[in-house]
Parts: sequence; C-alpha cells; structure tokens
Amino acid sequence: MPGKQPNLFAFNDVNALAPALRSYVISCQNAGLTRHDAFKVGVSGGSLPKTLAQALLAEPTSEEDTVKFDKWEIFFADERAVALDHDDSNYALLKTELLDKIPAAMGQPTVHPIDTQYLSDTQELADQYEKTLVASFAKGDSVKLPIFDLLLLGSGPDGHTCSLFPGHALLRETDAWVAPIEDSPKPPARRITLTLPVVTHSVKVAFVATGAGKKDIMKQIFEEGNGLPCALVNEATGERCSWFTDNAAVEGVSFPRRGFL
Ligand SMILES: O=C(O)[C@H](O)[C@@H](O)[C@H](O)[C@H](O)COP(=O)(O)O
Repeated sequence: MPGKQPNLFAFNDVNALAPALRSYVISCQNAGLTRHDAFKVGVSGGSLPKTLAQALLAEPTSEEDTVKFDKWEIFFADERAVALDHDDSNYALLKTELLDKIPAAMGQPTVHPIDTQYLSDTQELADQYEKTLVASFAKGDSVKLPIFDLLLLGSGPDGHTCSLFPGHALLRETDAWVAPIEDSPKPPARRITLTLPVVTHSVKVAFVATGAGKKDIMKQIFEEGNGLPCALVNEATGERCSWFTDNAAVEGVSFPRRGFL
C-alpha cells in the first residue's frame, strides 16, 4: 500500500548517502526538541558509527542544519556483555568513531552505556539497562513502551538487527524493553538488546546498509520478508522506517526507491 511502505533511498556511495542521513537525523532531532526538548536516539554498532560521524561532523549549511549534541541522549540499541574499552564494545566503537571527535563547540551528548558491574549476569545487565531507559522515558501506567525519537540500525548479512536474530525466541518477547541473549549466532554470544516492540514503537527507524555484501539479504528483506528481523521492523513501522543504502546494496532488489528531498 503506497505511503505505508518503508522508504528505500539508494545513493551512489557513502559520500552521497552521508549528507542525506545528516538531514534526516537533524529533522528527527528537531522533532524531538519540539516534543520534549531532547533528542532520544538509539544506535547500533557495525559500520553505522563511522557513517554517522561522516554525516554529523560535517559543517552546517544553515541554522536549521545544526546538530545540537547537548540535547542528545544516546542509548545503545544493542550491546555486547564486555567492558567499555573492549574491542567488541559498541560503546567503544561509537566513542572512537564519533564521540571523541565531537568538537567542544558542538556541545556534548549524554551517553548511556551499560553498567559493567553486571557483566557476569546478562539478565541483570539487561534489567539494569532497562532501568536506565525507564529513568529517561518514565515507564508507568501510561508509558508501556519507550518512544525513541529515532533508532539508527544496521542489518546483518542474515537479516538481523540490534541483537534480534532470525528465528530466535527473543523475537517473541512482548514484556521486556531490554532483553539478554546468551546464544547470539554472531560472536560475542552474550549481549543485550532492545526488544522488537521497543524497536517498532520508535517514532522513526533508520537503517544504514551499504556495500554489495548486503545485496542478497536486501532482496530477501524487501521481496520475501521471510520473518527476518529487519523485515518484521519494516512491516510494523511502514512509512516510519527509512533505509539509507548505496546502489551496490540494492542492485537487483525489486522495491520502489524514493528520491531523497
Ligand atoms: O552487534 C552487532 O552485531 C552489530 O551491531 C550488528 O547488529 C550490525 O549493526 C550489523 O551486523 C550491520 O553491520 P554493518 O553495518 O557493519 O554492515
């Protein structure tokens, strides 16, 4: 149904994708600022932090085009149960690729990493991270799920997103906001992740998927679905979901592209 489908944007390369991603993120930021004077964003790992840095650290072209980092609250869409300076840490990746590069004049975001005193117990690690979300989103009778202003996600070659893997029982989680996973098929095995209802409840969801290595899974996600986690997000969020891809990632994918305005 037109208008209900996710937006698929395809660019020549990451250099062309980055300015569009910037303008999209800033429009989500500005909507968040209007709603609650803050921008609550969840990010994942993979190649996303690098692309995000390219997008966000560029020079602004106008007043509206300003990244207001001091209003940002950054959460992790998923995280590995490792120390914050470990090679596998998504926090460490974001810090190296983006946080450490933000000039003081741009303001500094509030960042919510996992509490590493609970690393030995992934259920507790997830529960504690959920408490971090509760403190920001005020879970209660009227708030059944947190509403992120934006989730910035990647897609694995198997169609996973966050640490929600194809066919995994975690896809059926309905109560928790954050859940542990002990048997991630992609190492490291022990992680925490936002659950599917939280992901699909976000005001906007953006995927960044680039490179020819994504072509096969993009075909499956957009043409067949197959219950793949990324396809489940597409189906539940429709037009609230946008894919920032390059031509190599969507070559041969039968799904209408949108022009990015
Ligand atoms: O914890 C993880 O396993 C990663 O965060 C993962 O979910 C990543 O986002 C995708 O695999 C896409 O990775 P690329 O962006 O590198 O393609």
